[in-house]
Amino acid sequence: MALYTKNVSSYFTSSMPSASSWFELYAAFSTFMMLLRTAINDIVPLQLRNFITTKLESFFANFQSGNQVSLKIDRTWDRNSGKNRNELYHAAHEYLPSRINRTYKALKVAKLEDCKNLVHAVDGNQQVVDEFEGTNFTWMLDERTEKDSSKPKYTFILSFHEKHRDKAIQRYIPHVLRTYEAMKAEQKIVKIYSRSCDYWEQSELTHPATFDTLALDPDLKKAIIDDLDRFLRRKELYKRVGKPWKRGYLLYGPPGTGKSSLVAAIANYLKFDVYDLELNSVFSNTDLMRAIRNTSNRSIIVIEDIDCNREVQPRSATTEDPPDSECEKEGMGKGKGFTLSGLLNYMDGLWSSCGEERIIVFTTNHKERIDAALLRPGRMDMHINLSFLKGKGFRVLANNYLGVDGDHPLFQQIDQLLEKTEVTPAVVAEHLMRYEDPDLALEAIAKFLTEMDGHNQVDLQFNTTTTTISTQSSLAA
Ligand SMILES: Nc1ncnc2c1ncn2[C@@H]1O[C@H](COP(=O)(O)OP(=O)(O)OP(=O)(O)O)[C@@H](O)[C@H]1O
Repeated sequence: MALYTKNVSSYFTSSMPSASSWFELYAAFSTFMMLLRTAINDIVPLQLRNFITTKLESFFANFQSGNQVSLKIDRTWDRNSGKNRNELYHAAHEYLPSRINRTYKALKVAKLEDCKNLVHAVDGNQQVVDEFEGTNFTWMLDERTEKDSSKPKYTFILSFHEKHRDKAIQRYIPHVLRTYEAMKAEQKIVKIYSRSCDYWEQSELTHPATFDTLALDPDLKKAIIDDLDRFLRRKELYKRVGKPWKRGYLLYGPPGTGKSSLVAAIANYLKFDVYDLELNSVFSNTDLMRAIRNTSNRSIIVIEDIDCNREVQPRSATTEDPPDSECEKEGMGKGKGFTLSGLLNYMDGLWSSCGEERIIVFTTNHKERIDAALLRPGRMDMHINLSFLKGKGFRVLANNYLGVDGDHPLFQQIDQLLEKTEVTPAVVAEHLMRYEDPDLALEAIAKFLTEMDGHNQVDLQFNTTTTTISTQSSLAA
């Protein structure tokens, strides 16, 4: 302090303070502030310091509120064609809990049956302050229920000083979106969405299929993986040639040959979410557009059993057919319906209107019944035939179910029998499940195939106790 007093007095007594006097004054002041800060940290408890800081911040914020700018980020975005998923809302929802700082007071936490990890979300009406490049961005989740609806409406309000408008739009919001994408990739939790009314309801994709566990011809497997890798690598090329960055696969083959398992394997390989679109839940072309537009990037849209969805009848409510679902009650069933060929003709429009990094998959047990418009060159990029089990695929099942990794004396006989019979991987897998001993299991398979060969017929229901494999829930399994 003596030094400080001396310097201050010398400053006032001399008419022209020298540069060294200024420097000494600055050094003395810095030392004093450091000592003061250390003393405060030692004496004042952390909670009290945080409390004072928060109060000071909100006190000054009150003075500045006239200069505050607010952005409203609704869960959906209204377009002429209906409500579209707002990716920024979902990004904020995931990003904010990871940015808890001292002004954050409450967090909603839950453990859901179908999720491995805890899920958390920002609690309504709590402020979350996120510091980015030295600027505070304040978030608030607003929850309100409108008069004519029973469901609450959620909106994020993002506020900041008006002088940071450019920074918010050009750097901060892109940073939130980028972080969200990186978090999704890092968490590696693949989600499956199914449609409920006009919302997609999510749960975790627990289907364990991977390319390693799929009983497929190795060349076909490699061709699919190469195609997926090429697709991911080619973002710039798609842009350059003016094509939407999307890929379409048609999976066809008898029931139980692994179409749903292949979709799950692709999702687990790419870490893409799956949107399981049942056309029976779609009411009109507009509704279909809305459903597809509300899917996120890096996703797979699956339309299963496309041949069974030949025609979706108009769903206008009649007295014989009163609206029974929430959707119909809300007036969504008043569309004119659509035909499959209408859907297919619509495909090109869908491609170009639903964002990027999408894969669309149609599955069918009867390729021959599919509208020629879907099979037309250029519509689906790859037609993948999933067929009956052969020797190489059987090796994968033997490894999956019995742990037989190398060779086995019965393999040669089984290979020959598989060449002559038409049996699906699902049937063989079901058979293998019944045994623990690999030798007994392989003997039983050889016997079963010999009998099939003797009857020279496809016998998918070879045993009445065989579990029926549900195609409805096959993806979510
Ligand atoms: N190629 C395969 N590789 C490994 N397992 C398979 C394969 N195909 C079928 N399975 C087994 O059979 C079950 C049913 O297969 P999956 O549902 O994938 O067949 P699908 O072709 O989609 O049938 P559907 O046409 O009836 O929907 C799977 O859960 C899996 O256990």
